[in-house]
Amino acid sequence: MSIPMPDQSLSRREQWKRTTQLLSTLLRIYTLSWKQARWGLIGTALCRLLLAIIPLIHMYLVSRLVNAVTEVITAGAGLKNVLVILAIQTGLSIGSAAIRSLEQMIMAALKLRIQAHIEEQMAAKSTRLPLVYFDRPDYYDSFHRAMGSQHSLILFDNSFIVIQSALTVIGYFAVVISFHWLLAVGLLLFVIPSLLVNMRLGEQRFIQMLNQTAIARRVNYLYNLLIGREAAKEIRLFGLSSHLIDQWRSSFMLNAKQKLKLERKGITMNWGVDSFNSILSGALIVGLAWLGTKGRLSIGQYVALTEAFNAVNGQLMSISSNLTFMYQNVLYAQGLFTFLDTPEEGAKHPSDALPLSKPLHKGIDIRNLSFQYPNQPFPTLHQVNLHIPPGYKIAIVGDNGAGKSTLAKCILGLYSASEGAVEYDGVNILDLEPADLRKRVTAVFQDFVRYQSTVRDNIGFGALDRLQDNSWLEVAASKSGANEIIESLPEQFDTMLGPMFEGGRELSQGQWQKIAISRAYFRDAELVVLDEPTASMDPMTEAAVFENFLQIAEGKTTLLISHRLGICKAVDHIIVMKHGRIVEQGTHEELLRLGGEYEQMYQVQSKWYDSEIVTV
Ligand SMILES: Nc1ncnc2c1ncn2[C@@H]1O[C@H](COP(=O)(O)OP(=O)(O)OP(=O)(O)O)[C@@H](O)[C@H]1O
Repeated sequence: MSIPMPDQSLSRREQWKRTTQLLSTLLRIYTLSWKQARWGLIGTALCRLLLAIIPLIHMYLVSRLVNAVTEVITAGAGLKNVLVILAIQTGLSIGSAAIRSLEQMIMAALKLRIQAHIEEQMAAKSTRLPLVYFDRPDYYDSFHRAMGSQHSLILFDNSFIVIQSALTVIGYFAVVISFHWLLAVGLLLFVIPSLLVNMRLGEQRFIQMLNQTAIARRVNYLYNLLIGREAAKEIRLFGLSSHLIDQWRSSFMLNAKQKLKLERKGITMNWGVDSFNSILSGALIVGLAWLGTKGRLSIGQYVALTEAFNAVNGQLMSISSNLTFMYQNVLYAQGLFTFLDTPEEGAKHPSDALPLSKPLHKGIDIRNLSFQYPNQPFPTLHQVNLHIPPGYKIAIVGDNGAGKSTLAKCILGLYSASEGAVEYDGVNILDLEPADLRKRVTAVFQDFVRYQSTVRDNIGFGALDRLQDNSWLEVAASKSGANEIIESLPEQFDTMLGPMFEGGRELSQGQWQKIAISRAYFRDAELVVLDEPTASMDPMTEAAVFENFLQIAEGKTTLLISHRLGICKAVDHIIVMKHGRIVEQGTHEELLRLGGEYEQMYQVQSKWYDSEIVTV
């Protein structure tokens, strides 16, 4: 996920490579813009072409006007010519303003369209990337850079300005060169220092952005923590506000100081360039006066050329600043494209995927499965082997951090094995079409999502094709016990949940959990994974949910992760995990007889409840 860094110490060959990389990025930006908004681009290009010609006509008119006024004053000619030229000039100004407005309107629409396209691409890309990316800091750095680079794709505006200004300048040059070639060379000198200085600055800003990404993310994280809901309770309870604000300020200032240093450097360098240009401008005017003394200029021509110099100066500055902007943005766009090009490992093309029999015949096999998180020094799962026959109910128990959830996520195909394999009916999970697999599995995780949306969405997201089917929604809700909550809500399935939007009803943790379980049931999948689904429920509800769960899980393959061992009596098989390995397995009675880890855990829990834990 790294972006090529601009570096002055590159060899010729490397510099050439970098230049071609920049050009291909530029080409990609244009291609993308063309595909998204070709008519808008054509319209803008036409407007810019007209705007490029208008200053030249204006220059010609100024020259004619000054000569006509001179004739009125010196030879007593009538005002007719003067008035006609003035009328044309006024018309030209009105026309030029109208073209500019039209171009702005088209541009506003174009920008929105391209912005929408890029944001959609980024969101879609994030959802396609393997889950493991979300455990990698470099993914967040890359995403952060890409987010900051979204506007870098709107370059066509600047390209058009450059072309428009270049056309105007070429026109002026053609006129100026006919008086003296030195004047044209002088004009050209306006642009070179400014271009070099600003491209260098653009490069340095870009490198700074790359280097500051990690701290900028920390600044955002701390700020969102301070203003968000997630930490609001604890910030107040533990009095964390000043401490977190101090942390935020010091990170913010670290980046701000570096930015300020670079800005100061930029301002000073640009002051130098401006001074050079002022001197050059004076020298050119002297050159014009000299031509006048040689009788090679009329007054009208002198006035028009002086005006042309100022105009050309402005146009060249505009070319320089737009080229600089484009250069800097092409560098930034590389960040965006790097993110969009991130390989989607494990994603199978439907035509390469193997089919999955329905229902499963042999079940699920986990063979020598090891898994290591990218930010962990050691594997979390070691050489796990397990056979899950179809329709079996398996409970996974073990200490905190034993690897239970990780194993479940590997079985669901959310994480790919570092070694070994997960097989569905003998087919490696990596050879299945991900969408096909998803239809066959469902899960409730410990950190389930509370969608700030309607009850319908919160349950219906489990199977979008049945989102509007109230009878299915009712069945799913009654299986988790969420039906009673929903009946008490003002608009039942269409009630907004959560406090973030107007009219939203907040639920308790346990009520949210029931809604999440309904969502998992709503999918009607063959494999159901429940990762501590009842942690926030009261004991009565928990018993009822388990009872329901076992009923509806009849015939389905079920993986249940729970610290409450009472449920284990009712499952077909229990596996006990420790330090990422399966250390014991068997039925409840077998494991009690074994007198190992399971028996110890069970004794500890039995003491707490002083009797049977759960009655199912
Ligand atoms: N996203 C992650 N990135 C890096 N390491 C992780 C991640 N999730 C879990 N781990 C590590 O993997 C180990 C196993 O975690 P896992 O969540 O699978 O355990 P668990 O048995 O489900 O624990 P618990 O009972 O507390 O839910 C832990 O030591 C944890 O530090």
